This record gives sequence, C-alpha cells and structure tokens, in this order.
Amino acid sequence: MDPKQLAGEQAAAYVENNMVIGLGTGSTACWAIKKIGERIANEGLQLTCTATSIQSEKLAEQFHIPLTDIAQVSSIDITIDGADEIDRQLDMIKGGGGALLREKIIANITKYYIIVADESKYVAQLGAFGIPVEVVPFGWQRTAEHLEKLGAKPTLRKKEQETFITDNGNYILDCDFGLINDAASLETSIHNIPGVVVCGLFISRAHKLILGKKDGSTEEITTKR
Ligand SMILES: O=C[C@H](O)[C@H](O)[C@H](O)COP(=O)(O)O
Repeated sequence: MDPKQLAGEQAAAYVENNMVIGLGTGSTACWAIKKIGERIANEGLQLTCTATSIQSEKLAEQFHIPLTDIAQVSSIDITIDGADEIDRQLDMIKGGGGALLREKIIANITKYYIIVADESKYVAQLGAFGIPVEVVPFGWQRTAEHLEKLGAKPTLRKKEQETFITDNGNYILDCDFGLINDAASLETSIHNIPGVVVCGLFISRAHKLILGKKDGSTEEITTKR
C-alpha cells in the first residue's frame, strides 16, 4: 500500500464520535479525509468538520462529509494534516500545496494535532525543502527584499507559468534559507516583516506523527506539549 495512504488511514482511527475535526490538505491528508468519509457512512459517526483549503473542502464534499465554516468553530479536538518536512521534535515546514495560512489558523485552535507523512519527510534538520511564505500581493518585491536581508533566496511561486494565488488571494515566496538552526526565532523574524501573512514553519505544534513506510509498516512518534 502507498505509505501516504497507510499513514492517512491510520490517523483516521483516532477520530471519535461527536468530535470536532480539522481536515488537512495534500496527497497524504486526503487519505484521512477519505477514511473519515467511510467511517461516517459505515459507523454513523456524528462529526463537526472544518477544512484547511478549498481543495480539501471539495474532497470532503465528494466523500459526503458535512462541513462547518471556521466562523462557527472555536476549538478543534483533532486535526489531521500533512507536512513537507518534519524533524525529531515534530517541528515542521508546511505549505508546499499553498494551504499554510488556513492550516496555521486551524492548527492554532487544535487540541491534538496529528501529522501524516511518508518517511521521506522525516528529517534530522529542517530547511532543504525551503520555507513557503505567504505574502500580500501589494509590494511583494519589497517583502522579498526583507526576506533576503534575513538570509533567504526567495522565489515567487508559479503555477503553469502564472503567479500562484492562494485560497486567500495572496502570493507565495518560496524561501531557501539553507538548513535551519533556530526555527522558532526564524519564524518570529519572518512574521515581523510587513507584507508577510504567514510562514510555513510550524514550531511546537504537532503532538503525533504517523509515518507510512515503503515496507508497508507504520511508526507513530508522539511528543508531549
Ligand atoms: O500546503 C500544503 C500542506 O502544508 C500539505 O499538508 C503539505 O504540503 C504536505 O502535502 P503532501 O502530503 O501532499 O506532501
């Protein structure tokens, strides 16, 4: 079985009746969404679900998962989401799919945050992936200069040769900072730049990582927060 599917489906087993659930984004979290849909259909689970992207909203609708707008949800029991890189402390880089802002808003109100990934995402040190930074379109070139002063090589994200636009109408600067030594202070420094909406560093947020492996096994790594 696909390691992403293994991890995603295993995470869906943590969902219990009457919970409020955050639905993540990406090619791994989608397996959790599908499985949650199956569990609703087969077990009659009553859930309140809210999604981290338009893409995940569409997927949830496809699997007949009822959705509640974030405006009505002040606390989430469990969110299941993916990561682009995750280290031994379960600090992460996210945003490869451009969903980082909604993902961080949802992570911020989540009591138990489960990350699902294949083993290639589990790294000793964050940074090789680069850090996606969502910026407002106004003066994005000036925001990019500030990121350069912090040590980044920023690249404006494109999709099919057009500027990539996030679900929130913003741009993404993919920032190569090299390998990162102090991710928490870098996150703060990036967030202090005017024009930055959010960056893809997710520090001290995840509670559990479920890794799917090529040999068909899974590993759960848990940390106390
Ligand atoms: O913006 C996208 C999200 O942060 C994804 O969760 C992340 O990019 C991982 O996606 P995938 O499971 O497709 O590698």
